[in-house]
Amino acid sequence: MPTATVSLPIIDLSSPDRSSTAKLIRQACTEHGFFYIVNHGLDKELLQRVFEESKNFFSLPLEEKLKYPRKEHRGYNPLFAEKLNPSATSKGDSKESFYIGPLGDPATQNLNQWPSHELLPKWRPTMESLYWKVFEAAKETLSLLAISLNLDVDFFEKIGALSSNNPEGFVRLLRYPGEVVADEETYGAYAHSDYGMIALLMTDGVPGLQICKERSQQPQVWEDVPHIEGAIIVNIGDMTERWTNCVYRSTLHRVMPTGKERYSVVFFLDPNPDTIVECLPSCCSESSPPRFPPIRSADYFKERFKLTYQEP
Ligand SMILES: O=C(O)CCC(=O)C(=O)O
Ligand SMILES: [Fe+2]
Repeated sequence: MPTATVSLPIIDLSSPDRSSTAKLIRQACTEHGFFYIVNHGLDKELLQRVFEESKNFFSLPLEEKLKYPRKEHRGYNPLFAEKLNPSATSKGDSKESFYIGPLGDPATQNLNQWPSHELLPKWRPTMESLYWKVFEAAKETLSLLAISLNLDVDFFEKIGALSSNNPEGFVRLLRYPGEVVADEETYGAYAHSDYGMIALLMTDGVPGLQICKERSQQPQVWEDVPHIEGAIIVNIGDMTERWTNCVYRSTLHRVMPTGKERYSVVFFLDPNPDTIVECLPSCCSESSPPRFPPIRSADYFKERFKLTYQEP
């Protein structure tokens, strides 16, 4: 059966009518857990440079890339190193990636690994610009999300989940090789949900991303998410699903190999590690009690990463 294409709402971040925009976000988050944003402040030239630098890094010889092995969720992950579905018997995801961690905190920013300046002189300034620009877009999206839940616009700042000069934001650069053929065992990225608050996804336009809105329905129905030039794809993560008692959905998604090389860049905005994530009072009632107990964000991530990377 051919895969259907999903039509997701497009949210204009520059619209002055924030309450109408928030309503659209609410609808998008309850129906799909995914939407597009436009007028997000990231210009085309910056994104072009990011994809160019990403390509430059992944084109380096493997032994050079392995000089920056992933530590503390920063650095390089070779092909098949990550297993987004720990229960699957497959060998791992057919992708390589590079993570950049929080840049705002002097105590932890040194954990980041930067490819050699001699080899890639423009890498670091390009990725730093990306980090702060995409964070601004994510912050604006999160404000609208707060409004959409009838919360104060700065709710996430107020509860300590978000800090403007030291966000818990991670950039992940991804490369899916073209030569891997889809079979039952090998995916670009196996079906998963993202763990944090929201994720912003930019791709080079090569298809592959699919979502499954009803994870427990069998057989699962997958829909293609088309690329829209200039738009960023946003999705809800598990922490927001827990805050909203599943009113907003952390939707299952995956990347299918299409026989074509594919590059993407994701920005994960997570709650600050000490944030206690618990059901919002407006999202539960006697007839709909909280589905999850309160959890410290860092504890949730630790548990999930342990499974994804088979960490002790
Ligand atoms: O590359 C993509 O399109 C999606 C990547 C993704 O879902 C992830 O890294 O969590
Ligand atoms: Fe994801």
